Amino acid sequence: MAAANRDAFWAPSSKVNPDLARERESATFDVRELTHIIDGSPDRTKRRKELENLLYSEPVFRDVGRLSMERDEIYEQGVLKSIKLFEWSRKYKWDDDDFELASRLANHDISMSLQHAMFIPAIERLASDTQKAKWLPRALHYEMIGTYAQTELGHGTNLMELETTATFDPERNEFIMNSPTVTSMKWWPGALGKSSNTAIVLAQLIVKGKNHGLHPFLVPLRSMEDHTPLPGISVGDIGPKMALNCIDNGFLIMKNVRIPRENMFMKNAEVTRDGRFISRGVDKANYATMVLVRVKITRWAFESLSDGATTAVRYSVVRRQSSLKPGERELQVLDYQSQQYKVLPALAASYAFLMTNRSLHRLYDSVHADIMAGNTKLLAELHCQSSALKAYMSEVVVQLLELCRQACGGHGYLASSGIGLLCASSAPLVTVEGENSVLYQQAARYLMKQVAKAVVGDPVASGFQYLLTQSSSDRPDIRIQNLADCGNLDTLLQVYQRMAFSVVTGAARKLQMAIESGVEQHVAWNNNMVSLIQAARFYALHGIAKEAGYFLATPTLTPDQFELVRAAELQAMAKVRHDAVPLVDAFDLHDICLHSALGCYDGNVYERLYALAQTSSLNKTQVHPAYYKHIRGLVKDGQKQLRQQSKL
Ligand SMILES: CCCCCCCCCCCCCC(=O)SCCNC(=O)CCNC(=O)[C@H](O)C(C)(C)COP(=O)(O)OP(=O)(O)OC[C@H]1O[C@@H](n2cnc3c(N)ncnc32)[C@H](O)[C@@H]1OP(=O)(O)O
Ligand SMILES: Cc1cc2nc3c(=O)[nH]c(=O)nc-3n(C[C@H](O)[C@H](O)[C@H](O)COP(=O)(O)OP(=O)(O)OC[C@H]3O[C@@H](n4cnc5c(N)ncnc54)[C@H](O)[C@@H]3O)c2cc1C
Repeated sequence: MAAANRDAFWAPSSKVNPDLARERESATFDVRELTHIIDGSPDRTKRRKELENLLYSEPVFRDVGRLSMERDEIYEQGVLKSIKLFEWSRKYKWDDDDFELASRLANHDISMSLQHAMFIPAIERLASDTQKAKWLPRALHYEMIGTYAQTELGHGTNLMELETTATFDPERNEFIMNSPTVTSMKWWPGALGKSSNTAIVLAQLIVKGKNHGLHPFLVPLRSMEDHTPLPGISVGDIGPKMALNCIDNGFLIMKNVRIPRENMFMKNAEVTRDGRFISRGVDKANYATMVLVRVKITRWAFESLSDGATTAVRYSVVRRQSSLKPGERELQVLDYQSQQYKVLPALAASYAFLMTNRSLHRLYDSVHADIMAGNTKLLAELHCQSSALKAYMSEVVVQLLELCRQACGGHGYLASSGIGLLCASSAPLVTVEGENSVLYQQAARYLMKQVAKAVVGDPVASGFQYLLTQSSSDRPDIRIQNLADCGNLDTLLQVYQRMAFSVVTGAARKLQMAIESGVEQHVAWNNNMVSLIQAARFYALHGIAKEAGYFLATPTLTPDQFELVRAAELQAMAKVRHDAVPLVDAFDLHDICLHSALGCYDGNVYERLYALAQTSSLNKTQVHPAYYKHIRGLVKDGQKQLRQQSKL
């Protein structure tokens, strides 16, 4: 789309859809005040606006063309956006919050997103002080452009079976990096294919023939002069994906690549000059970067879901379709209860996920500070919480975004709705940084340990006190006798704790019985995996309604109480429906960030759909070249055959 049209496209229109305007006039709260809470404070709102002005004054961030771009163009645009952010970050000395916020405003359409998402954090967490002094300036000044290369073609989940090797050569005081098999090539790391010149490579450390397990190594990939791959390095892009195609996820094969001994990350372990292996701190400390990204993913879950909810809610009040009574005006589709049931859970979950991410981030910050000071006592609890919440929130986001897309009817299937791309971009969150089934089991493993402690009356971790309170014989009955009780958060918390207690201890009992019957531990675990994963999953009324089975099959709710919860859920939806537009307006998403013809602030959906249709590459010419090449011949033949038939 030409620059002028593009600017016109994004300019907020003074003409606001009347239905949307009316919804805003009837807000029952101060939207701006809620925006400050969502941003974290009025200052953070102000900061966000400053960054919006900075980014959206740059043509590359305003582009509407991305809907019909070739992959190379998408990648190059993503590189350009990365470099803009890097230059501003260096020039204005952004902190991590500013960089994360700017990436979000750019829709994470950043080819080299791993630089700040993993490469720099890994150096900060896994390098010795000497190595940090050497490598951090080179990473922060973007001489080193990096990735985090752990996953291989043959293994992503099971880190113990990763095959890349780093063999110590005492003669030359070096490590020799190798990809010994086709399945050992690194596969998937972001920005590995074409952008990065350096990688953090996770490899099995071999010293004097002994394997000392998985350790991180800094491996130069490409010349700092002309970006050509260094000797022994074969690297490239793994091909187009469902979305996130600005990122050059790549492959890496190493054949006898030599790196200095000092290139092994040495905060948690080292190999001395004379070939002695020394381990320091907990061996899982090298997994620290993955925990950080799992926490980030809970933030991305909120961002994606609030985008989807904003588009679906605004479109659902603009779209009028069918009438309840013949002859009456067509209804705003959000007035259909079924539409509320599709769209409002995404709105509710957005707010719940925002608060959950904040709480998890506080836990992360405090435990990370402890770990940096050598105290790893809470690492296991952080691992459990980050694993369970990353898995649960990414799973729910994928489900609810698809419902938001469905709620937008045919137009939700257009790229210009933005919501299809949102579904496709969020889809990998259930896989990256630990596939969900695997992470749920990590949480379940920790839960089973807490149950074992609770059973013998030992103290349990802070988040699991319900295992003690709910097990006591004098625990109070669940007080749900009317609709008002269903709005009492303490009561709902008690319902969840009661159900969780039953499901978690039930899973533990099944596991224990299997083991006592003589089944081996790992077989028993696999045979009870679904129960264990369920034990690791669970939000308020909608969560109860959606998971009815677990609340009714355990001594938690009676059928009458469950019916009250269902009625309260529908009543709550009708209430939320009244404020649905102000609640999504409070996310205060700039139209460029939302990138959706259906979700734009002014609600002029039809004009924008039509304007974006003009950008379709098929509309470059009135008659497409395919007519002259193929269709014309078909029509002429048809005419000829009809003439011949008419003579018969
Ligand atoms: C829409 C917005 C889009 C935004 C952009 C999108 C970009 C997308 C890209 C984003 C970038 C994507 C980038 C990427 O994708 S990077 C690649 C991510 N890969 C993974 O996450 C691999 C997943 N696998 C594992 O983590 C391990 O293999 C597991 C955990 C499965 C097993 O582990 P392991 O094989 O060792 O065996 P074990 O289970 O006996 O565990 C042994 C003990 O260790 C403890 N333990 C385990 N792990 C941790 C831990 N982390 N911190 C602390 N402790 C931990 C554990 O509790 C146990 O403790 P205990 O019970 O013995 O006491
Ligand atoms: C968009 C994207 C970006 C990525 N970026 C990076 C990156 O920057 N760096 C990097 O190192 N990696 C990256 N990855 C790789 C990602 O971390 C892996 O895909 C992920 O860890 C899962 O591993 P896998 O794909 O090998 O699946 P596998 O581990 O082979 O699992 C396949 C399926 O088997 C089942 N399964 C496997 N193990 C178990 C189990 N123990 N219990 C029950 N079920 C199980 C699950 O259903 C799982 O989905 C990225 C992936 C994607 C999609």
